[in-house]
Amino acid sequence: MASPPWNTSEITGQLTRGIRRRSLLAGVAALGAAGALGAATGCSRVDVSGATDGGHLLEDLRKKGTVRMGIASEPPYASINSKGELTGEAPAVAKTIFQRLGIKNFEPVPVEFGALVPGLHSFQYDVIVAGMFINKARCAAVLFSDPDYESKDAFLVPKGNPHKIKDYPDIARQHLRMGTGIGYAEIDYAVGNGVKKSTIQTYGDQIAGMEALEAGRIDAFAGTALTMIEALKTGKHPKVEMTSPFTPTVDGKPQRDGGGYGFRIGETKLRDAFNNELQKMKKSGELLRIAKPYGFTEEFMTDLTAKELCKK
Ligand SMILES: CC1=N[C@H](C(=O)O)[C@@H](O)CN1
Repeated sequence: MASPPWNTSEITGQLTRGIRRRSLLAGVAALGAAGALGAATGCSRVDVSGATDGGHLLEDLRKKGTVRMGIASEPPYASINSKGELTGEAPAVAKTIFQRLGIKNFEPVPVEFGALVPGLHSFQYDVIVAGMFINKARCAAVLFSDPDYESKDAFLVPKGNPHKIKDYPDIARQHLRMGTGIGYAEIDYAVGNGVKKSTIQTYGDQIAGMEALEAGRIDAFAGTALTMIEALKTGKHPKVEMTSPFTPTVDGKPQRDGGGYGFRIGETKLRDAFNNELQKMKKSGELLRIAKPYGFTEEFMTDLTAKELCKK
């Protein structure tokens, strides 16, 4: 169960550790945007002003020695494994970078995907580490690193794919019942292709989605292709299969999706330092080496930037 998105004592703690009032106000202002994003990804642009001096979080984290990572339960991006340990591609990359920035300890804070942005702005953690797609609506509330991967979408469907679903228009045309995760970008893709929002059912994660499919409550569950591959690996849902990965199209425009790491608006010093290390890892091939054990092959590596994704 996700904890509530704000925590007064944590905010007070941040203040005494030197986070400036302006940053806090920016965080509180951003809650409106973040709340809207938590409920649905399709909010219109919101004005969120952050610290104008680049922020102090990098210094604070170095002093503290620990960075708190907001994660959602979504292998292979980030999750807590059966031993209770933080695992996944995003924490593996983020840990490497934070170590290079002088921060050696990591504390996961698991929440539902839809609670990631509100949790960031209410100081539950310092950074979103969940492979979150970068898009215009989210960039109004979150300061993103460049993406470290790109991915197509796919559906989980009942074995044999009885409705022959390949893309979102197939769902809309046949008036099918789609499921996806709370706050997922896939909600907008479905709605953008004519699926009625009121027919989309949201679940905490892919496992819950597969249960719903097997129980006949939905006809398809949408998410990233990597998520689906990983969900099926559990082998516990023999009546479910995955469709071929595809690039969603909205208003005739193909949606190339890249996911990255999210910081509070105004924390540009930390984001820039993080980005700098990420770029070096991309160039040297280290990023692919770190991501590969989690199923990220060469085709998931990306030349997209946060700047261009924030416009889409
Ligand atoms: C890694 C990920 N990306 C999509 C998103 O950012 O909305 C959703 O599919 C949820 N998970």
